[in-house]
Amino acid sequence: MNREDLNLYLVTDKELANGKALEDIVEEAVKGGVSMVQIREKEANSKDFYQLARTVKKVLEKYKVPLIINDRLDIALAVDAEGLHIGQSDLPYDVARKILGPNKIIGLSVENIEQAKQANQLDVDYIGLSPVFSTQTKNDIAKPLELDGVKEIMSFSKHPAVAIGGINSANTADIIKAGADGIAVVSAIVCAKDPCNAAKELKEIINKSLSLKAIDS
Ligand SMILES: Cc1ncc(COP(=O)(O)OP(=O)(O)O)c(N)n1
Ligand SMILES: Cc1nc(C(=O)O)sc1CCOP(=O)(O)O
Ligand SMILES: [Mg+2]
Repeated sequence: MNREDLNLYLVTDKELANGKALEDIVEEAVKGGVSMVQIREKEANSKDFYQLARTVKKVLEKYKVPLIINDRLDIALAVDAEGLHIGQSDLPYDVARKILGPNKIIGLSVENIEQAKQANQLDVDYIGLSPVFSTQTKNDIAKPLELDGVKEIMSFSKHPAVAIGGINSANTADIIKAGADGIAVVSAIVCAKDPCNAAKELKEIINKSLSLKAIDS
């Protein structure tokens, strides 16, 4: 995985797609600059999840954008996804790595400083800073890290990191400035009238913020 793959990370939620085909939203978003896609479908049964993942994988292959599966190691294996995202209550990292092997991407959510320190002991490919702000999209979120939490974790984490939760065009620049490598969004793209334009707008802010960070360092 390249660090840049985390710049603009789309996480799906079919429930929020307003009847639009998720694969169409994904393709439009990728055209607008999305660099990684996670299929996260909490309500889908195994068959629907698998079929959606296969369909989205075909789209992403055209653009060489990595596909990550949320929670479900079996689906990641079944569709030969590029990776798996796990949280603190999901399958343990070591088990996932043993089964997926060294070449797949594994992302791990960290919800506080202690978990970020523990993640430094693991060879995860990236961490998800969960959540940076509060959000309506997920019910069971931890206490938001806010920008200070992002700054603190990025001061010692050895892993690339993507922030998630309540992110939109108004707060993206601050998150990149705080040290994250990128942002992961659901509603800012899935609920947008024009997912391509929504992604473009976010990507421009990210690129600008990353250039400013490079000049400062
Ligand atoms: C990029 C990214 N970061 C964090 C999460 C949250 O994962 P988790 O804590 O396992 O919660 P669920 O998404 O499974 O509800 C994520 N999915 N992606
Ligand atoms: C999938 C997910 N995980 C979170 C976490 O904190 O672990 S917050 C979240 C949903 C993010 O949606 P939105 O971009 O619409 O706020
Ligand atoms: Mg999970």
